[in-house]
Amino acid sequence: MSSRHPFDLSLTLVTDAALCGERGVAAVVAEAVAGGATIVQLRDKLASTEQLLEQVAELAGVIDGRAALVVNDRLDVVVAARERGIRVDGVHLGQSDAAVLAARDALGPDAIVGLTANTRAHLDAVARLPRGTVDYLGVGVIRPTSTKPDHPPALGVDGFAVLAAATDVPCVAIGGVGAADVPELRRAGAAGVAVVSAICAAPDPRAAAAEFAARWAASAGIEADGGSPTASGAPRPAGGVPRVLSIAGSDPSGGAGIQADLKSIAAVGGYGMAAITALTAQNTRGVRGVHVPPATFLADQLDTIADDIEVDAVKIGMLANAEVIDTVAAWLRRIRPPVVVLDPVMVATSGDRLLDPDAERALRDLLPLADLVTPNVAELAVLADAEPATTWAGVIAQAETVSAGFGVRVLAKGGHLDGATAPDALVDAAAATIVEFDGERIATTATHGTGCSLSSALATLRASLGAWEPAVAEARRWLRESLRHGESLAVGGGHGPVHHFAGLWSRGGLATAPTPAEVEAEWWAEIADVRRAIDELPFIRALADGSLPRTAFEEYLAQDAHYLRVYSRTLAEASRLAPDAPAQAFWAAGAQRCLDGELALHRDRLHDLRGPRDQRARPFEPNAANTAYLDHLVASGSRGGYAELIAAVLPCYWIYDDLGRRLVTGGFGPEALSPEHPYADWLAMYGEPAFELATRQAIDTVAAVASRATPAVRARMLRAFRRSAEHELAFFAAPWPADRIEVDA
Ligand SMILES: Cc1ncc(COP(=O)(O)OP(=O)(O)O)c(N)n1
Ligand SMILES: Cc1nc(C(=O)O)sc1CCOP(=O)(O)O
Ligand SMILES: [Mg+2]
Repeated sequence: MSSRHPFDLSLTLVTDAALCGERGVAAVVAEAVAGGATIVQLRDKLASTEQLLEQVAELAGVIDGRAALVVNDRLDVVVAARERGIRVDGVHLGQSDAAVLAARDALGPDAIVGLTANTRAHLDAVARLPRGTVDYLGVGVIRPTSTKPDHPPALGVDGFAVLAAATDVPCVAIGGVGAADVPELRRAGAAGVAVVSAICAAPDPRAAAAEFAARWAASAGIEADGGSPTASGAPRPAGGVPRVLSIAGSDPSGGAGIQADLKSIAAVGGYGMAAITALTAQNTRGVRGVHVPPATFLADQLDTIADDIEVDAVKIGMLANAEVIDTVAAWLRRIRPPVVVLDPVMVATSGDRLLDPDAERALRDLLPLADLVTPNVAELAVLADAEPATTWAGVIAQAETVSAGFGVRVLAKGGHLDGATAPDALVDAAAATIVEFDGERIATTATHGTGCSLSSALATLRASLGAWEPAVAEARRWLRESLRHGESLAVGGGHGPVHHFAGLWSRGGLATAPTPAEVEAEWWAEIADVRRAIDELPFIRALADGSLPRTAFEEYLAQDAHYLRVYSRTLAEASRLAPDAPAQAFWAAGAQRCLDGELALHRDRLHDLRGPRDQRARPFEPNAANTAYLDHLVASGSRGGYAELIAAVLPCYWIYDDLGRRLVTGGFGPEALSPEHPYADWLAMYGEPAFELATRQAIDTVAAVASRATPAVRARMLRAFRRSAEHELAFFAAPWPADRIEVDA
């Protein structure tokens, strides 16, 4: 049935006049179709028949054949529209609407007839209909949605998957669906998604539709059963799950080599196999030894696989010597696998050449047998007979040389260049094309095996998607997600592995720890209300514009000096508890800096407080806010250990650094910049690069610990952090008691 209809079910826009608002339904439809909506379903429960006919005519004009047009509920309107010569492609009917058999009869075999189904009984009824009666089923709701107040119970993605698996009619997911759900729904067997509010209520319906379309395209090849049928009869990935062979070395630590290849292949939807070229003794810090079994045994492995299994794609990694390379080349010439990706492992991260000259020569002969080579900057330079490129333009130029010289596509990789971005480019000299892929660099130490993982994912995705460009786009998306979560695995003390299954685990409900960057963003957002309240304090406002009375300023400094002395002790405690030497040294340096700061305060600014206690102009007592803050810091360390303690000390760095920089740079108004400002020299301390650097290190250290912590410990850390931020607010407010503290609990 499905192949009869040239309809693409991937994205249905169901219209809603109220949600489209003043823009009007036609304008929203025009934008959504331009963005990639493939079906428009006119749904208007309030319109009269005549009004519906007018709307159908208008939408048919707007759509102009670029998407299919169907009408919800009203078979009679579709029939009448067709009689008036208006192009309308079909109808969507609910369980209580007109019968689908009548619709098929009235509209003929080429029309679209969609039916709502959200129970097994509905599916059983569909199964009893003559084949071809219904083109697709609208299955929902996925989540509760206010768009259809009388909606059936929510199925969730899992419930959807169960129904979709129980019918061979394509299922379109509807109800509470957003663009972020697309990959999961596609994996659950959806032939498409249908949405109302996500597009009709979007500020930019074209962009909203485009996001759905992009996510749909990017998640091609991840369907649960190797590809849901589509009404367009689009080809499934060749033969379902691709069978992918890695010919590479073994990394017993699991981050690179065949171990990484097998994980990558599985993660992106392939069946992985491995023929081992060499055994290494290595971990995340380096390689200690290599053992190369006889090349004849590699030949045995390859032949044994090929004698039994059809290989859809091959990824080639470490090839230890010329004999091994010649063995692989001979096998490729004989078997001719449809996809060959060669990661030319030739240069170690240290810059050392890994292959002897004979092997390098043999590798050059192997290159033309590959469909794609994926050299890093250093390897590309060797292949191009040039010095390593230092610019992205230089990398592209060398990739063009290699592509032309060896007659092979090159994936030029910018990961080893310096810079904020990490671009890649697919360079094909024969086709005279360069397709660039950009993206921000991901700051992580978990980079072990990145090249192996990318090349094996590429081989797999090229086999399932049938084209290089989407394969590279999807492999990059997957690898970037895996890179972002690598550190959370906490494997080894050197460069750890990427988290090959980060996406799958989180989508499957398995906890994937947040990355340090995510912790940082979440925690900063968590104290946004406290930060706003600090900014609004009259004390801070007056400090910024210079109108703060000197008595209040000195009271604040006196409190600060006391605070710093005890805070220094808590940092020393953090140093004592630190699990490694760098963290121990960092917190110890912080403790020293605080003591220096406290001594400087007494020496340079707290004139009234100098001298023996009984001779001071004003006696000093820590105020309640100060004492409470310090009690919290000490308690965090004794109750929660290192993790909670460092979370509790962090706001003192972070809030001061942020606030100080804004005070110095005029973030609170021009007065803060003026040299006449009475506290200008004191404010200037805040802008010191050393403090900024220390703050950065403190955030990174705490975020890394939180990222690796169990969810319970991470939650306790966040509570300690927030509580300290609240104490900061009270601390700032105290010198001027007129201030009122208002923070949402
Ligand atoms: C694609 C799609 N699926 C389901 C529905 C719901 O149709 P129905 O059950 O007839 O409910 P109403 O839309 O009439 O409220 C749909 N419209 N589209
Ligand atoms: C029209 C409709 N039919 C549903 C069903 O389950 O049959 S849910 C629904 C509304 C979906 O709207 P939104 O995308 O804004 O959640
Ligand atoms: Mg209906």
